[in-house]
Amino acid sequence: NNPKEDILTSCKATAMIYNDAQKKWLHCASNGPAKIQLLYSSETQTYRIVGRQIQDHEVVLNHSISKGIKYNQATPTFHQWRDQSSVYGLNFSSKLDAQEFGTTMMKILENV
Ligand SMILES: CC(=O)N[C@@H](Cc1ccccc1Cl)C(=O)N1CCC[C@]12C=C[C@@H]1CC[C@@H](C(=O)N[C@@H]3C(=O)N4[C@@H](C=C[C@H]3C)CC[C@H]4C(=O)O)N1C2=O
Repeated sequence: NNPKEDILTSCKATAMIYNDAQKKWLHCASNGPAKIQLLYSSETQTYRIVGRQIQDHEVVLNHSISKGIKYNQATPTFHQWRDQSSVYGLNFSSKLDAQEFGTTMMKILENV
């Protein structure tokens, strides 16, 4: 963990990635939910999303949040976004987590 990164929000969700060829969602990892964090680096003035499996700390999501990201709050507990190459989804454990995450993500997308 880069010490200069601020944790903007942290929640529990299952990270998913859409397989366009098979037209289906795949879990980024096999075992359960991950801790998903939105981080801000004051050093580089960039934001990123990081997801680590709660069970074994495996990193399942780790990418910068750039201007081009399109974010969609598809349901009260499932949000998805696409960048140039992939489509990701988060199945949140609670509507509150989803709301908090979505609000933070929308604020970030106004600033990148
Ligand atoms: C213009 C654009 O990019 N549109 C994208 C969406 C988008 C819009 C705007 C900005 C960014 C993005 Cl990303 C699009 O439509 N996409 C992105 C890839 C997939 C999809 C295309 C088709 C399928 C049809 C069904 C639907 C879907 O996946 N719904 C979910 C669902 O079936 N599941 C997930 C949960 C709940 C549901 C909500 C959990 C697991 C599975 C399940 O419930 O078992 N789809 C999509 O969302």
